[in-house]
Amino acid sequence: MEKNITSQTLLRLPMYFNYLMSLSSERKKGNISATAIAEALGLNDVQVRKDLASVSSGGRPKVGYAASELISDIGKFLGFENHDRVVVAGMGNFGRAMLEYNGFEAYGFDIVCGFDCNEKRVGSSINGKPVRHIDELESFCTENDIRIGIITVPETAAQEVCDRMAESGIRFILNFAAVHLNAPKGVTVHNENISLTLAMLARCNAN
Ligand SMILES: NC(=O)c1ccc[n+]([C@@H]2O[C@H](COP(=O)([O-])OP(=O)(O)OC[C@H]3O[C@@H](n4cnc5c(N)ncnc54)[C@H](O)[C@@H]3O)[C@@H](O)[C@H]2O)c1
Repeated sequence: MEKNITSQTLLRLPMYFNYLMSLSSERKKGNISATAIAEALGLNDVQVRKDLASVSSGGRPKVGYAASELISDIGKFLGFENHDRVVVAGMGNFGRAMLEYNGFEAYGFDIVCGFDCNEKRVGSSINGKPVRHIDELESFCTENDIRIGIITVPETAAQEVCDRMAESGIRFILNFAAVHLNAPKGVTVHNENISLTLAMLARCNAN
């Protein structure tokens, strides 16, 4: 069923997933048609029907899909059900918000621990998740086989934390500090510079 999937379908699947996840819990218990999804997202319904049929066999004529089953099928296809454990370094305003947010789980990411160097923050817990000293990063990541780290420390500390994450076995880093990071081979860094994104957005020509 999945073998003929095109890259365009692959790009649309997260949109369907996001839309279905945004439905109320009542609607998630019911059925939903490809036409309704197409209308909500402003897409061609033939295309949507084809996309969904390539990842789920649950569609019934005139009934549509059981919404929860469709969420599960798309999530499984996109790998959201293979949970990855994630750590966050920097438990200030931004880092704490990451630990408070429970929405990553639906996408297959569990933030399991925060790290900081400030003794006042170390030993606390946020949303049931512990905050440990940054010196424990390596042992924690090794013991728990952590592959993904998020950097929410000030710019001046970001490179040092990036180095420590790489030494701890982390292979994917999402960096929110507005600074370029040098990572060793085998470690992928994605920079999420919100200010830059806003500046680009504000300078886009609206159409
Ligand atoms: N707050 C936002 O909305 C926002 C938005 C976009 C980007 N950012 C970026 O995210 C980063 C964090 O922002 P913030 O507002 O949470 O800052 P913050 O000052 O509130 O928190 C930073 C935290 O990092 C900790 N820290 C400093 N050096 C460390 C180290 N070597 N190891 C471990 N922890 C260390 C500090 O003790 C502090 O708890 C910054 O680089 C900022 O530019 C923040």
